[in-house]
Amino acid sequence: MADTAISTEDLVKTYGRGSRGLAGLDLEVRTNEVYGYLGPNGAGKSTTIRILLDLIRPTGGSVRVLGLDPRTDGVALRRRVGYLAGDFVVDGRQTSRQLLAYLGKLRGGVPAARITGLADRLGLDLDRPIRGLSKGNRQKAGIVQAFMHSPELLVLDEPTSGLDPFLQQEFVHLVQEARREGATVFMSSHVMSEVQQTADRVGIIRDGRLVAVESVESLRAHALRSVTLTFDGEFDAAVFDRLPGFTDLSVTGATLHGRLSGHTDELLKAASRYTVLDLLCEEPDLEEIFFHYYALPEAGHVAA
Ligand SMILES: Nc1ncnc2c1ncn2[C@@H]1O[C@H](COP(=O)(O)OP(=O)(O)OP(=O)(O)O)[C@@H](O)[C@H]1O
Repeated sequence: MADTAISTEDLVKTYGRGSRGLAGLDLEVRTNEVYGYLGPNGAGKSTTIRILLDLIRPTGGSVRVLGLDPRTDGVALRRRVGYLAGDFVVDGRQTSRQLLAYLGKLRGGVPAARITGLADRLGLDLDRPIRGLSKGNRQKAGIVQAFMHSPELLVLDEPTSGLDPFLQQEFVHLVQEARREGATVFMSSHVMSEVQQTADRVGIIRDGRLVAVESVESLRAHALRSVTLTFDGEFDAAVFDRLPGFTDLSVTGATLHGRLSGHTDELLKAASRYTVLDLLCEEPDLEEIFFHYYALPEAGHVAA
């Protein structure tokens, strides 16, 4: 199995009148990872995804998906890829069951039990005409069609848009299962919690370029965590003020509050001089980190 599921090199997409979709995108998605593709509105996420599926053609640069060129190997790729468009639109008198059976045939056959199993998990009524479905229910049909043939690669554009939190959680389980079974998942999202729960790495795109690629683990490690220590009486705040990576200190009675980046070792050693009644160290919030990258004036770094 190849190490790379998706790669792009210097990918450029210019729409009419010089409107820039992508401005030299170098992307690498490893086989069997879940890659969260994040960025503000208009950054170029959907443009990237459409090029991967050969729904639009790039102005310049190269693309490989599962070792193939989407421009020439589209038919072969369609069976191996599960795709959910950001604007998944299907209409018509047919029911979801009929549509999914038809799409299943195109992809080489999908057992009916697989379709009903997925529909049950998402609470999709397969026997209602698609025309009358709400946006959320159409999105469920979109998720089922992307996952149903157990593809090697899932490419998902805003997959849970319009779904309630309960269904977002079920979607998280679907992604985790697909990954366990060996699939690679590339998904754009604005829902940080689902990225936090599923992604191995995230790429942050801004103005058509990647401004950061990092593992979720390392983002967490570098993120600021809010720490609250409660002591059994007086303590010397100056001891904590000197600690590297510990900032925004405030003291209320016997309670010390601050923000910590990096590991907790030095903070714990300093605290151990006193009797600690309580320690609260909050999980870093990825959302904060993303805002930090979005706010950067220039392109940041690409690591991991
Ligand atoms: N068909 C089009 N014609 C002209 N410009 C377009 C077209 N599609 C996208 N663009 C422009 O390309 C840029 C990238 O758009 P794209 O839809 O890829 O962003 P996105 O990151 O998916 O945003 P969102 O989060 O809003 O879906 C935007 O400036 C957008 O206006």
